[in-house]
Amino acid sequence: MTKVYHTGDVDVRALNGVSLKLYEAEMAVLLGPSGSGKSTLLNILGGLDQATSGTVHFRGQNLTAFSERQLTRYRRENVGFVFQFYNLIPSLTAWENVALVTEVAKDPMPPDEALAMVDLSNRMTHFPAQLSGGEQQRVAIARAIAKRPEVLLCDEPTGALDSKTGILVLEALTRINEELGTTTAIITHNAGIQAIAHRVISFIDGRIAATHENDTRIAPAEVSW
Ligand SMILES: Nc1ncnc2c1ncn2[C@@H]1O[C@H](COP(=O)(O)OP(=O)(O)OP(=O)(O)O)[C@@H](O)[C@H]1O
Repeated sequence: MTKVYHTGDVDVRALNGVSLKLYEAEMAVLLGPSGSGKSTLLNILGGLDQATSGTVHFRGQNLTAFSERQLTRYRRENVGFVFQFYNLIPSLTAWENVALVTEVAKDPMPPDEALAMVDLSNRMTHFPAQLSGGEQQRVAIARAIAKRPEVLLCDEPTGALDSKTGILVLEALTRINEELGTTTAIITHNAGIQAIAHRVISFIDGRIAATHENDTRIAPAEVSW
């Protein structure tokens, strides 16, 4: 796959011949310097952006041939997104932020269950301003998984967090991956996080420079920040 952004007279080749398979129920960490194309790839995998050339398949379906309507359905039913900033609605409680999504999903988990998975059963009636950064991110994760997506795409989910709260977020992601079998891709700048993954995919200049399978993984609590 390639992705070229045209801005003014300048062409930026954000992805330059990337070929990658993500396997069902795997946890993959995408590492690489700033500007190496990680977010671009994640956005294309999630149906938020389109490749310039090449194809993307999800369980045998060619996403690249999808109409806008089919893409919207794919995003809504199959993909959960988690970003560096939590994008919660400030006037809604944690429970309500999750419920907003479960109202439009086909077979959602009850918001209570999604919040319990991220260990926030005791914060359901709090508003975002009454939650720490790590807690807000866990609400965002509960919101992303409440529709039971097959794929969870996380772009710098711990980027704005200190090590202690970041570890709680990684614990939530690991638990979801193990208990729900959700295929999970995590972009990070923090090389320490790669040891929690099944597989590490390293990017340089819009290309995959290396992939590495971890024979042994460490628990999030052991990640050195
Ligand atoms: N919408 C856009 N329009 C123009 N250029 C873009 C756009 N999005 C990304 N780029 C460029 O594409 C390249 C890859 O960006 P991308 O965000 O995918 O990298 P990244 O590895 O995720 O970086 P970071 O870790 O800093 O988020 C960069 O040079 C960036 O400036």
